[in-house]
Amino acid sequence: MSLAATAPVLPTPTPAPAPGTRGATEHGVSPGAEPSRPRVLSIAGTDPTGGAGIQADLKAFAAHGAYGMAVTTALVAQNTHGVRTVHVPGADFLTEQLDAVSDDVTIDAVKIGMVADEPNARAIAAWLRRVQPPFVVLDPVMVATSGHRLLDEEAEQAVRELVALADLVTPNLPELAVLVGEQAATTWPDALAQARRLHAASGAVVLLKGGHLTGEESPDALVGARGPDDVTTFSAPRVDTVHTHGTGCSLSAAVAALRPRRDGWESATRDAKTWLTGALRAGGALAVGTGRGPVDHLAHLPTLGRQVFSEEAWERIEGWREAVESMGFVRALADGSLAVEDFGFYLAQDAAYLAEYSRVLSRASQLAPTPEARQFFAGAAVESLEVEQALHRDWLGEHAGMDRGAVESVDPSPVTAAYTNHLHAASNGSYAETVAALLPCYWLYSYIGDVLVRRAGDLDGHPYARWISLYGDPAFQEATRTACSFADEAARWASPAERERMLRAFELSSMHEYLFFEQGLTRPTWPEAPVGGAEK
Ligand SMILES: Nc1ncnc2c1ncn2[C@@H]1O[C@H](COP(=O)(O)OP(=O)(O)O)[C@@H](O)[C@H]1O
Ligand SMILES: Cc1ncc(COP(=O)(O)O)c(N)n1
Repeated sequence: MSLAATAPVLPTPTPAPAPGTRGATEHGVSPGAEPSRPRVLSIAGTDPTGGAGIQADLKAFAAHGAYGMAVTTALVAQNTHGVRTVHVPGADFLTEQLDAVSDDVTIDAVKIGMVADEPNARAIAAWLRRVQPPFVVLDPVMVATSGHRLLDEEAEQAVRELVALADLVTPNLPELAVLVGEQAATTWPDALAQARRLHAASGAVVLLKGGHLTGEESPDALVGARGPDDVTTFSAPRVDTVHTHGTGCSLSAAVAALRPRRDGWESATRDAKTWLTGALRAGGALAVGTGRGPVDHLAHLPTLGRQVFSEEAWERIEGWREAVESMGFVRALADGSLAVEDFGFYLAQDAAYLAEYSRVLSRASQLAPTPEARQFFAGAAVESLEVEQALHRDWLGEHAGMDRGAVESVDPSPVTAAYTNHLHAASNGSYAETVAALLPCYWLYSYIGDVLVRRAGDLDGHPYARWISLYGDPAFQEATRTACSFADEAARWASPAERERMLRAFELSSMHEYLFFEQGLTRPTWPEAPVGGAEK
């Protein structure tokens, strides 16, 4: 069958809308300015279980940062096992929905899915000719993977005519066969040859989908994107899953959402395909339905909507928090009974710790994704060397007779070294892990500051008054809140595995904080090297 013979001649473009109607007065955008997101319309059927049709399209649009709109061709009672009933409200009502959108909203791209019947197909064709959206993607949905028809047989010809009005058509192998009026291809080269024939006959670029083939790969190919003989193949590993419900809908919707911001179909398809492979991998974990479940459209945003990182982290260290609060060192510091030598040991170790902590803060600044975070961590690195260490030096000079050189050459104890080694190890990972590891030093100190201020009461004449008020300083509390907000921001984009690494780094730093306080009373030293040569 020659499609050229059946393809309608493209009509002349409709004139621009009159002032006061669509496009002329869109809210919030000054004339000529780009809207913040592409406005993309799905014309398709429904899937109440949310895996295919309009519901899948809207999710795929949102996943790609587009503003989604939807016009319903058919209401479909279906689930992950298959289609039960189809109700078609009719072509007149379809046209009313389409006009309601296009009379008001500028449409940047359209994705057409299930058309259902011939009157619907004709109504969509007439609307496309009138409105002429800039990008039209047609997924020629005919039969659901469950085997149920989603398009009347008589409507096949009308869908062929829609192909000629589309810029991109995305058939699977059986749909391609119907569109060219041939037997379904069973090999990839045969399918490509059919796709070339469809492109030649219709003028539409063809995105051929290879999901119905078998083999290690699930290839797709763009045919005719840059010329009649141009074929670009996109390979992806075949995901071993039964949860492929709605993959075709989701792919075509993603391409439609991306296309207005890309210079061609190739870049939009490449990114959509990569995203879909991730969505397929994550589909099973959704646990939606007992049949062929949907893909996870939001697989790339795994932690959005989860508990705020700092809240979860704080809950995880409840045990360490309570232990720090009730430990002998902190109690003695609060009531002023702490021996000067114990506090001196602790402070000298703290100076050694701060020298390394400052290096890890610099590393966080280097890795930070925003200027604000870079500045915060760089400032904190300087502060911990200059300001805090100076306070340590003053106290140690006055009470322990240590000069600057002596403070700067303090050997880190095994406890101090274990803590700073942990921080350095975390800073060999991602920015998110580094910030999570740095956080307890801020947070537990300001927390203990509060506890100390409350417990010590009137600080007049208290031997550690200066230190206690330093821990409780509002500026320090503010810095803690800022560090928390950077950790939360980093966690928002972390994968589940990376978030778990962040939590672990936070937990370990909290444990090291406990041990660090404790060493004020235990004063751990490195063991002497065993004497060699002794007979066993
Ligand atoms: N098991 C799978 N692993 C990876 N990609 C797949 C898998 N099944 C389908 N796909 C991809 O999903 C998209 C839809 O393909 P296909 O199943 O051929 O279309 P439809 O859903 O319209 O029947 C294509 O990009 C295809 O390559
Ligand atoms: C409304 C609607 N549109 C399209 C499909 C095809 O999806 P699949 O082939 O994955 O079943 C569907 N099942 N329902």
